[in-house]
Amino acid sequence: MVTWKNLDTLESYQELKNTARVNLKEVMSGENGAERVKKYSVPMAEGMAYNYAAKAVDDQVLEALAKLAKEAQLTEKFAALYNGEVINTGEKRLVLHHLTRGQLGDKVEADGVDKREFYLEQQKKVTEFANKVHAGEITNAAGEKFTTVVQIGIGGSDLGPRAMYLALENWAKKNGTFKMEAKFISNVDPDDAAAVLASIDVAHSLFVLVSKSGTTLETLTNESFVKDALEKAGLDPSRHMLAVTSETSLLAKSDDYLAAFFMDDYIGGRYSSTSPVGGAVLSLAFGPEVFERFLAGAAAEDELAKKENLLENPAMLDALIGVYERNVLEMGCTAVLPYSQALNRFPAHLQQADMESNGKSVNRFGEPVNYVTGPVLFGEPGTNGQHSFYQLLHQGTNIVPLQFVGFKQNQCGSDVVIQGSTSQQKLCANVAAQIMAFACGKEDENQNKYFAGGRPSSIIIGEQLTPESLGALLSHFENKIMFQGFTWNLNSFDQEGVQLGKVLAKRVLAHETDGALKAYSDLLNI
Ligand SMILES: O=P(O)(O)OC[C@H]1O[C@](O)(CO)[C@@H](O)[C@@H]1O
Repeated sequence: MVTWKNLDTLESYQELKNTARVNLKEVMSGENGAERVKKYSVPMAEGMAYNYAAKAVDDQVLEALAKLAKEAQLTEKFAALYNGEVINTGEKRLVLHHLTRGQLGDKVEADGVDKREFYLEQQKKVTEFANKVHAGEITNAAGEKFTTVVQIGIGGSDLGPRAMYLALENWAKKNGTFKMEAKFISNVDPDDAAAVLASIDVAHSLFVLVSKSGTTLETLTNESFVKDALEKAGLDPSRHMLAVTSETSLLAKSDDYLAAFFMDDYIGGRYSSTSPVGGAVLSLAFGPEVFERFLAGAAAEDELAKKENLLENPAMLDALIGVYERNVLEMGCTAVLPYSQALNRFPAHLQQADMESNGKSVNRFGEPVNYVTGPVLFGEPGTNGQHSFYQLLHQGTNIVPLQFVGFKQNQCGSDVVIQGSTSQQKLCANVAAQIMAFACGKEDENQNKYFAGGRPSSIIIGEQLTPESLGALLSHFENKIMFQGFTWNLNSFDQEGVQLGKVLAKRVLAHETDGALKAYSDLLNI
């Protein structure tokens, strides 16, 4: 039996607040620092590791965090979630995205079916469909093979799948599994759809309409935009479009699609990359086997999230260090900085995953909380970010905890030695240098050139970004967000904060406005 309590009512939280602050600059200097780098590391799945040597923690803080994990019943709450309790209290729903990639606990029955079986059945349908498209058994009306897949969706129906596609595009090309180019249309800005349509051969394109609710204004508008383009090209839209939606949505009942694949209300949009929301586009683009490898990586990392020992559970540890930084050290932001160009859109996906989940001021019972919750999250790949916002990270007045991600090998295999090192070595050298520069800073009489240091970071290090390690990385962050939500006593699985803007936009379009909203409408010529 789990009990849901606010963070500030937990004894271990008070204890954590009373622990001595760690002087990061001191502990990371000299041989001490070298020891920490070896010691403060937790294995992740797929040979990766979460290294937290450069976080402002020591054994006392870690002990206090372990007590907090226990008192907040994080392991039990995770078990309650994957065993099918109603964790999404706001919407009275189960939270089952883990089941799309494995069975972590009991059989979960809902809506009269075994949910793992349901997700497997949908994945099988996607696999069969993708195989037929690749084999030329499903073709356009002229009997020609489809060469391009275009996902139409927004938020969770876009960001995760898009980030995952970009993460594996070059890997798939290098490894001979690249089947179809994928494009994405998300914004209701007509220039988005127009630019994608202008860049493809519509006659040989399949469009995957993805909307769990089937009601999202942007997605339905873009669907019409695409249908219109297909009709103008003399093509029958129903031969070119498939749908990924929930069985209860209106889209599921339509005959306008070549095929329909289902998720359900128990898979939040931002947690849907491992459902057909990501599965359809990724299986079409890279082949179902690659998608299955991605799922296997996520499942292996999920298993680690079940571990009770905080020091063996990378997602829980990452989550609690984040809570310590947010609530005790009072740091308001966090940056995710992958030193991997393929993870270009990964921070954008995490922005939604994290901020839509934990950007809340009321607890899971709808009562205001008296402490800060989810941080502002942003990020860019390194080294690009170094030539952009790192100035503020090094010398600004805010201390922003950082999460680096790096790989020993690149994906494409091609590299060049310039001035004694490869590009990959230069990339890795930069991330190591940054960690130390942030932690230890630099003395200088000239204050303009002085670096205070004491800026905490962690790094996830992997061998190479592959389908498996990508799955593990995704699972790590999803579970981190979940554990933070549990610790803050939030419902991380609804998103009421996005509703008001939608309602007001509808009013503007219906010309039902007055006051300042009308004035803005007039200014924008609506
Ligand atoms: O898949 P749907 O139902 O179109 O929703 C898209 C996105 O819109 C949101 O509901 C926010 O408006 C997200 O949570 C979701 O990922």
